[in-house]
Amino acid sequence: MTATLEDPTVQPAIEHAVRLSGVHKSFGQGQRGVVALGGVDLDVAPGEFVCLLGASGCGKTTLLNLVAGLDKPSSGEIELNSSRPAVMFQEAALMPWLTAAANVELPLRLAGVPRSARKNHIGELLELVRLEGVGSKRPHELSGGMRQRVALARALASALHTSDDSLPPLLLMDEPFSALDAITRDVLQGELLRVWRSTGAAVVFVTHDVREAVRLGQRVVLLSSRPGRVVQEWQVEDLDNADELSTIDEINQRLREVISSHAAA
Ligand SMILES: Nc1ncnc2c1ncn2[C@@H]1O[C@H](COP(=O)(O)OP(=O)(O)OP(=O)(O)O)[C@@H](O)[C@H]1O
Repeated sequence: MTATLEDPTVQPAIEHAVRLSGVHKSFGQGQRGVVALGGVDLDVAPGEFVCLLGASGCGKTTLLNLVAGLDKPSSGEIELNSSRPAVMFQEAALMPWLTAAANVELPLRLAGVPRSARKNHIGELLELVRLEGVGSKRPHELSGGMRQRVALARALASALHTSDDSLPPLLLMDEPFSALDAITRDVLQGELLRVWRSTGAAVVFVTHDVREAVRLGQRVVLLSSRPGRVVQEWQVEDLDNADELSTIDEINQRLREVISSHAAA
């Protein structure tokens, strides 16, 4: 029998992991109020890697917080078709009294995942971020790069193993490598791409760094200066070297224009 659109057992394909439509966000009111986001429209497909670029203060973190459900938009819609979004920040924000393994385990515990499944997931995740053998160490015994690997494993635990498996995982990353030295950052960017390919998670990655955005993303989205809204997008997957360099130049130029238009306003 051929399934038809009317057949209630046929699940429609999920077109977006997250969709923002006309999202505004203001903080406070009157003269001292701040309009952080001024009507953001953005779709992220399941498994897509999107980098968000914009001037300092244009509302990138605000946007991630709204998608994460940590705050509510003043108006507009945010539609999620994903597992509960997992967030990774600039600082690893690990619990200092817990071992690396226990930090990764935390979201699983909170979600009520049974002990035996937790053990399996922790082993797999520590291996995925290449931290086998350091599960028993506490954060202060680890380097900055290792701490961010633990934070990545913890975010993956949350994205992959704490909710309905049929929904696509979504990872929100707020400048996760910006506090690291250049060599560690370069290694972790490569690791993140490997992890992204092997997990199929959709990623929204905030950065100030155009090179990082073009290296990591399939799509780069530029926000205007405050109030933030999408001004331009670039498909940046599979560029050859020459195209990658010219795209980086073009985005840098556009970013400078966005910043100077704000300064002149
Ligand atoms: N809780 C809050 N209360 C009041 N104002 C806020 C709050 N959160 C953010 N803002 C303001 O909203 C604007 C956007 O802030 P946000 O942190 O989202 O920008 P950003 O693009 O992430 O900046 P950066 O790149 O410097 O991290 C800023 O002017 C900020 O001061």
